[in-house]
Formats: sequence, structure tokens, C-alpha cells
Amino acid sequence: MEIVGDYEYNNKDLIGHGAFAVVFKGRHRKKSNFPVAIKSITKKSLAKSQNLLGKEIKILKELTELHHENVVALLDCKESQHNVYLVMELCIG
Ligand SMILES: Nc1ncnc2c1ncn2[C@@H]1O[C@H](COP(=O)(O)OP(=O)(O)OP(=O)(O)O)[C@@H](O)[C@H]1O
Repeated sequence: MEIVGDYEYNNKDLIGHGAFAVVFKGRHRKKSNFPVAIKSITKKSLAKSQNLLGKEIKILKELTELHHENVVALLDCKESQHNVYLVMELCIG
């Protein structure tokens, strides 16, 4: 299991990938019935897309403030030596 703050994911549980990130299905470490999506961005690719990521975090934070059922909330942001992680509510369907 990979640990991201209060959350964890298994490398096998890949959901998808976008222009600069891979997204895994994960969960809260203490609440196993609390599923999340963990977006992992390598710092290498960050160098190319720093502006894009900055905008995405800003927008996600603003949207999270709305507490709207149709808007995915950003739960946490963490970084390791090589990666930046965005922990979000998991969208199903
Ligand atoms: N919160 C989430 N819940 C469930 N699946 C998600 C979530 N966020 C992303 N995904 C899945 O991971 C894939 C990649 O997401 P990501 O945000 O990296 O890229 P994208 O939005 O598809 O494209 P781009 O990189 O161009 O913005 C998505 O297509 C989706 O299938």
C-alpha cells in the first residue's frame, strides 16, 4: 500500500490517467468504507504543467467550498520526494 497522509492506495487500483497524472482508487486508512480517488502527478511532469496544476488546485478548492453534491470535493493535497498527490472524493458511475 502507498500512504498519502490519512489515505492509502494500491498501485494495482489504477482508475485512469490524464494529460499529466494517474488516478488510483484509494481509501481512508482508518475508515476502510471511505473510498477516495488519489491523483498522482510526478514532479518531473509538473515542471511542464505547473501552471495547469496550480489552476486545477485553485478551482478544486473554490468548488469544494460550494459543498455541492455534483461537485467533487478536494480532501487533501500532499507531496513526496517525487510526486504531488490530490485526494478527492471518488466519483462512481
Ligand atoms: N474523483 C475521481 N473519481 C473517480 N475517477 C476519477 C476522479 N478523478 C479522475 N478520475 C478518473 O481518472 C481519469 C484521469 O483523470 P485526470 O483528472 O488525470 O485527467 P482528465 O480530466 O481525464 O484529463 P486532463 O488531464 O486533460 O485534465 C479520468 O478520466 C477519470 O476516469
